[in-house]
Amino acid sequence: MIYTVTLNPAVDREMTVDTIAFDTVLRALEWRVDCGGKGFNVARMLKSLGTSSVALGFAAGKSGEMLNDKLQSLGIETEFVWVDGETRTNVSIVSAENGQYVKVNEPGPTINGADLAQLAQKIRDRVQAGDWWVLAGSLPPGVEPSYYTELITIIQSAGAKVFLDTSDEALRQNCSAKPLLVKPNDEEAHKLTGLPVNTPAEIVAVGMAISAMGPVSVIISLGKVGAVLVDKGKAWLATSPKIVAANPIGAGDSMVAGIVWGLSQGDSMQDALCKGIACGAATASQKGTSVGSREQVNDLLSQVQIREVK
Ligand SMILES: Nc1ncnc2c1ncn2[C@@H]1O[C@H](COP(=O)(O)OP(=O)(O)O)[C@@H](O)[C@H]1O
Ligand SMILES: O=P(O)(O)OC[C@H]1O[C@](O)(COP(=O)(O)O)[C@@H](O)[C@@H]1O
Repeated sequence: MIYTVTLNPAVDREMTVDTIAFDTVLRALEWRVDCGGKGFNVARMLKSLGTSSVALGFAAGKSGEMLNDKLQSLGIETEFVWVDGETRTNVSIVSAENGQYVKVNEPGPTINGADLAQLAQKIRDRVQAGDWWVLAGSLPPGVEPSYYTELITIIQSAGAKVFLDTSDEALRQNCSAKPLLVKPNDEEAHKLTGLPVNTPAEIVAVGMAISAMGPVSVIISLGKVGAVLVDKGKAWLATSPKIVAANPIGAGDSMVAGIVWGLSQGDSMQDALCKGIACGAATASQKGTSVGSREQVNDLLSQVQIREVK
């Protein structure tokens, strides 16, 4: 079974304006509200691929209920710890003129010690050898980076595999817990290592540096360019198919879904990465944080290319 853990889910509200400008009132031409949060996006992409998963995490208030209803209406099993306050809303303002955007993520509700213990127990109750666990997203107030370490230890000690898709301090402190995979984008990888990320050779060097911090495999996603994989001291560059881009938000989460989908079917990391690229590209061609369809993914997969970088 595949599980996703989202400590800080989000409602994603997107407004499209003509042009982004400051010190003036912008009028939305279009607006939409999506079920977001990194792990929940992974669960939605997996569903679109025809694969079941269980979504765990913290949820709060009316927004939390809305996310729960949405996931369940898609046929995704949920198991949340309900906390005080309100699940956050993240706002994106997108320019119709050139696709540039401004995105503001709220911090989310404060989680207390009892909530943390409850979620850890739910994970202990479910985890079994051979399962795949995606731990994804930022930490809400009250949650220290070491909480991810605790969860990774629970899951790995039971013989299950962990994908960690997070950023900043939570990523820095948990590489040493040796998750099977981390997937920063180029900006996150730069923040983590302080190294430049301007050329494929630089990205490979950054991947090697992150690999030395502990994860078994490292994938650095590069938006429309594709991604670099570093695995056991070797590196591969996978190029993304050309699409008409609509909204890149959630592409990384779809990529993670495609990778876990491939690996859970017995793919090599290279083949799984190609599936991840196709899923990321499919989602980037959708408006808002809608995910790509399986048909689209199959079509794009035939255009993904991967080669070893020596
Ligand atoms: N405009 C695009 N064209 C083609 N593929 C894309 C595009 N944007 C994203 N992707 C695909 O989705 C993957 C993840 O996107 P990226 O923006 O790097 O992740 P994140 O959302 O985590 O920042 C990329 O590696 C790429 O394969
Ligand atoms: O947990 P974080 O890092 O604040 O990110 C949450 C946001 O990331 C998203 O999951 C999109 O992530 P990606 O663009 O990295 O795939 C949004 O749905 C959500 O608003």
